[in-house]
Amino acid sequence: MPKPPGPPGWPIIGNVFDNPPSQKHKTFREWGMQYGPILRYRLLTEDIIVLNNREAAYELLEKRSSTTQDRPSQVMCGELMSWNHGIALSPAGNRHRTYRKLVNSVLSANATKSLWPVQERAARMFVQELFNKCSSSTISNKNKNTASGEYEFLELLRRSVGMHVAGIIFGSELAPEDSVGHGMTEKDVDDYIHAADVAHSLFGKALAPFAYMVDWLPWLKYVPESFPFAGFKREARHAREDLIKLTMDPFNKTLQRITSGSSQNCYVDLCLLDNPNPTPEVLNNIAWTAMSAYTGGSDTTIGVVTSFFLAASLHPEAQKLAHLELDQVIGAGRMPLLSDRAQLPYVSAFVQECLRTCPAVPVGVAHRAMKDEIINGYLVSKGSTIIANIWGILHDSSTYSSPFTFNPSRFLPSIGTPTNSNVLGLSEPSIGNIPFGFGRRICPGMHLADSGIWIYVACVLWAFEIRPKDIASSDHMRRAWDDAKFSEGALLHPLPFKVQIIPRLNAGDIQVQSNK
Ligand code: HEM
Repeated sequence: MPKPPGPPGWPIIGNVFDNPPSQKHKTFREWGMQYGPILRYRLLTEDIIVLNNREAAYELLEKRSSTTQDRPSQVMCGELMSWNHGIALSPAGNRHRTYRKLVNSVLSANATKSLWPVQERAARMFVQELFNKCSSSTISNKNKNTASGEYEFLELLRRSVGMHVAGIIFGSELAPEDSVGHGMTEKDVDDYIHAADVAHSLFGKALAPFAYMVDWLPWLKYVPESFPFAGFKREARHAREDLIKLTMDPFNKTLQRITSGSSQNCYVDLCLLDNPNPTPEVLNNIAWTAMSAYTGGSDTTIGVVTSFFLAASLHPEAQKLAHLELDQVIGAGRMPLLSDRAQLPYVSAFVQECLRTCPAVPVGVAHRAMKDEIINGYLVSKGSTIIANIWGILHDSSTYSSPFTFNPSRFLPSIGTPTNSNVLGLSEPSIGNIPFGFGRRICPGMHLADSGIWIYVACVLWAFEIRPKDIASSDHMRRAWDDAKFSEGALLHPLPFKVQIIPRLNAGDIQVQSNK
């Protein structure tokens, strides 16, 4: 049985020199056009299978998920730095099943509805902060459209999303700074956001295939730390200690708050409600899943909301349609709520198009075949790494017309006889869960991400018009979009850019609305 075709490699080392160091999603799509939707390349003895269309990804990673749900082993990142204890790199088996059960009980589509008020409050506060920042140097009056801001908003967004996701996991009502044993203070959360950023960037660096010599030669993990060439072991120890601190410190503070009788509507509290007499093992599982949810949920959400700002500024005609819909359905009297979604199909289509054109995790997280599989007449042998090129699948021209054009209308109900419609009656197939991965590894935070991103986008569009800084900067911004690249951590973030953020409503309206 032949293996899937792919770029020719060298004897022994295979395609080590072809392995794309960055922009993997684009190289994989180009290879897909040359070799077909299922292709293979080789790093030393390891087969890497890349899936470039939705049929192949569903067939191998959804339908046969019981045997493709494992993760490839990562010596540096998984074993030595201890990320195997988190959900994303945990090997298939009992521990992963237990983790998923815990997370799914709190983050299922239905259960996350109880967290909507927390997300709505976070989006309202973000709009208020954005307003204060963009207007602080320019206006003091309340006239429409006089306040304009031009600045890099990313810091504000990072803190807002960081606070919001940390709030959903550990509780959003913060303890006063001088209190001890009553949960997380604002400073604790700021420190946490910073520590998680550092841990995440080390994670990203170590996650790249064969990033460290020990990934090539696993026996090196046994060399003592004191050996002169064992710098990687000292690096791994520091990263491991930091990761354990990142996992246990906020969890212990949250436990102290709960023990002192104060409960909140958040992940840790809800897990403990479901497990009233937790064993140390259950506590440990809750701590590691909480850390995984924070690190999995913050940078991804930031990436998509950032690409929304860029898309809105580059596509004023699409933004205008969203404004029209918001004005007609919501009006100036109140901010959008998550319960308004069904009445705001264009805003929802805008969000879908941001997720399609700039999916936060463009090549997903690698799976591993646990037994030989045959797909479309090709052998995927046991132990192969399987990568779904999510970005490539969402830019497949046989599914999406003009895949590089930003066009939210493709997700509106079709008028007349569409050529490429689907069962939902949309002009083009919905992106479904594709940005969130496949099978038993599908992102457990997808419902939370979906509602979180939607409410940020809807509230920002309701309150502001977003424009490029000036005409000259449009070109730069288009490059920021086209060259959106992997940040460390295998996430897709647009390159830095600046926008003008212009309030559409009276300053007073925004103040009143966001304080509700
Ligand atoms: C735009 C937002 C997000 C995107 C695009 C995204 C995407 C993904 C993808 C592609 C995977 C890998 C799936 C696979 O292996 O097939 C994943 C896994 C994961 N995500 Fe997300 N995610 C997002 C937000 C979140 C949020 C909000 C959370 C938690 C609150 C979260 C927690 C996780 C965890 C824990 C995993 C590992 C699952 C496992 O290995 O079993 N993610 N995500």
